[in-house]
Amino acid sequence: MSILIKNVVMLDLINHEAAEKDIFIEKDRISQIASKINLSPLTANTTIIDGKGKIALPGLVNGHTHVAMTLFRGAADDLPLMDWLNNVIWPSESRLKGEDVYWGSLLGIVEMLKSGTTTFCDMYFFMDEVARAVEESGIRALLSRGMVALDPVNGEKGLKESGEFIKNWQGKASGRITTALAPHAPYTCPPEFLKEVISEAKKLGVPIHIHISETLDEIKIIKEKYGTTPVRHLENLGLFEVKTIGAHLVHVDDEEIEILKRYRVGAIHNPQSNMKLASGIAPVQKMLERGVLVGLGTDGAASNNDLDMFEELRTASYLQKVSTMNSQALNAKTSLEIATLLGAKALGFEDIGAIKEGYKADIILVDANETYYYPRHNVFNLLAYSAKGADVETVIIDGEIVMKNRELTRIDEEKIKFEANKRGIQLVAG
Ligand SMILES: CSC[C@H]1O[C@@H](n2cnc3c(O)ncnc32)[C@H](O)[C@@H]1O
Ligand SMILES: [Zn+2]
Repeated sequence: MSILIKNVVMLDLINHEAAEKDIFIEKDRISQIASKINLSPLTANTTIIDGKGKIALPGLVNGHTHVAMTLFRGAADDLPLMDWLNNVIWPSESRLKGEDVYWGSLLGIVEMLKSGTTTFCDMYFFMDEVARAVEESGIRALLSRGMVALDPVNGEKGLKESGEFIKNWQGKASGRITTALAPHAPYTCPPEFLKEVISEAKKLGVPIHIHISETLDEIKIIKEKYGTTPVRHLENLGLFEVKTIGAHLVHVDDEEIEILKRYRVGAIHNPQSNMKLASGIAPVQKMLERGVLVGLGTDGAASNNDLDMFEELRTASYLQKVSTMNSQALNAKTSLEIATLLGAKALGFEDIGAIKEGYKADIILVDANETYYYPRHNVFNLLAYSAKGADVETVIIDGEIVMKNRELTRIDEEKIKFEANKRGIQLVAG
């Protein structure tokens, strides 16, 4: 199958240019980008998309979420993290069944596709169900079974299920699914357990996805238990010898930033969740200046409360500006980069996150006809500071059109909303 997108304004985040282009996609990859592409008779069987008036950009990369938590959206608001987890979320999650996670995941995937996310990185329970939702919907995902090891039996169960999940799903859905090991956090996973995870990750050749240094409560707990900070604690255990995707990293000092850079840890910033749970403000501008691989995520929809990466990247930018009192902090191009190319690198992907020949064909087309796209002074600024997820009109993933004119081609949005609503309400009611 091939697709030709004609006369589209293409955002080039590598050369920092926006110009009108034709983009040719063959199978799952971008094969040619040029001012004009004329099809030969051999490529005549091609879907042509008229890109006039639209902007093409790489699909957005949601670097940290718990997609099925859409089921708990709006059910536990205005609480700090530990209270939120211990008193509302974990009791509700204990009632989860596989089918709930399947429908909750589909609900989140619909929301992500419709707002331009083409890849997400997830940590949750019943991951076979999340993987099934990914396979059916056409999205790309890096999936991991979250492990809480507060009691050793739970830890071992998590590790066993994670191994099975990785064996069953790594590379599935034509390569759209990749996998990781996910110890939940240093405060829920003791050192002996983390050492087992590190050795398993090395054996299986998968990355580690973990929450790190999210709140001051966490810093206090880890300091009291291990006499140091979470980042140093994990470094001492050898965790960063494995490719690590660290969510949050809100409370980190200069030396810890250096450690993150040295080990090429993917530091996933989740500004809306950090603001809503009153966790703090991550020093993202400083991390970027020091060369840390920064990505962007929404976290789950119960702490955000949506999965719209356009909103997230704007929040990230404004939050850095106001917290550093520097209007140039996390500028338009950089905030788009952490949501695309840099975010992809933070997760360990080398061929997604940019519209570039040879890269995977994960492309979104934004209909730029609303008032807030005029005048066209600067397309980067318009996309970072004015665009809305709802303006995404077409989504292509792995060379396949999965949304056209805002209609999803593979999955039934109305049925998903109905099922997820029913299950979410039952779960929270108890
Ligand atoms: C073990 S699966 C993932 C686990 O994480 C919980 N969770 C959701 N958001 C956060 C967050 O911001 N910090 C820590 N833990 C979080 C989720 O409810 C699952 O239990
Ligand atoms: Zn999280």
